[in-house]
Amino acid sequence: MTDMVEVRNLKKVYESQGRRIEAIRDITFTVARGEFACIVGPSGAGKTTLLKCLAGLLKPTAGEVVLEGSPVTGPPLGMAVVFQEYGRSLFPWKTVRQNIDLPLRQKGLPREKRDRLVSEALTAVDLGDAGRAYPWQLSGGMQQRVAIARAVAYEPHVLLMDEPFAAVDAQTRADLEDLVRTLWRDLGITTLFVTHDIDESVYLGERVIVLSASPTHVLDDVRIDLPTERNQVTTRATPDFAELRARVHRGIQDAKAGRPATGAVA
Ligand SMILES: Nc1ncnc2c1ncn2[C@@H]1O[C@H](COP(=O)(O)OP(=O)(O)OP(=O)(O)O)[C@@H](O)[C@H]1O
Repeated sequence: MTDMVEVRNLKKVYESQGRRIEAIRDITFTVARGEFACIVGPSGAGKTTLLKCLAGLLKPTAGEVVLEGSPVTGPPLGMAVVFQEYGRSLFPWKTVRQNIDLPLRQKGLPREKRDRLVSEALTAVDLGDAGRAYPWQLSGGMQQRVAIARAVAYEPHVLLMDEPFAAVDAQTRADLEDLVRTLWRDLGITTLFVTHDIDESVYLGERVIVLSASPTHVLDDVRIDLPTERNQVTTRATPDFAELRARVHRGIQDAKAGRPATGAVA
């Protein structure tokens, strides 16, 4: 597998009004093409900061992000991002179809292709009938599915998700988790998923990267060797799942306590 995303010695220091906050000290990892990696860490660990650097929305203080061999210096064309605040990420005065269509127009795609991509994406997230609705007429979970459809229609090479299900109820969240895994499996999009939820990271990922508390570095990198087909009830009940969950949990505890990772030790 070739590397899709490379994060090399990334450092981010915020400086404002004479205050200096070292959010990220030194992060290095690579994500292979087609991989599904989750990023977890305690609150304030710099997960959002890392994601903004990946998305080209924030300039690192040192180090770099390389996407498909090219350094990221601004929002890259091959990347789509889904944020937690779906309410704010959709335009209320545009219909669902128009919301999904907008980035495709900006990409300069011809009308016919755009229509096809929008329809396919709506079907993929099971919102085939909601194209003419306005976002505010939909439930929170449906709005987040629109945001996912918009990202998928864009045909990104890399999909970044920043705690996308934090604001939806538990049942909707489980459905959306399965939707994201299905889309990843069917479309092969390299996916980076930021969450503070340990169970979610193990259930979703093929790999979980555990970040330390700020100033941040990578504390543990856990391969999730669960079967590709996952089930909300049976997968979560397996001993393998429990073991992986415990390891990531220990990593987070280490992060909070400022210890080096003891994760591999039973
Ligand atoms: N614009 C900013 N200016 C100054 N400091 C900032 C800024 N954004 C974030 N920080 C600081 O950087 C550190 C990391 O913040 P960040 O939001 O990236 O963490 P996080 O892991 O996403 O947190 P959470 O899980 O609570 O959302 C925190 O100490 C935060 O206060």
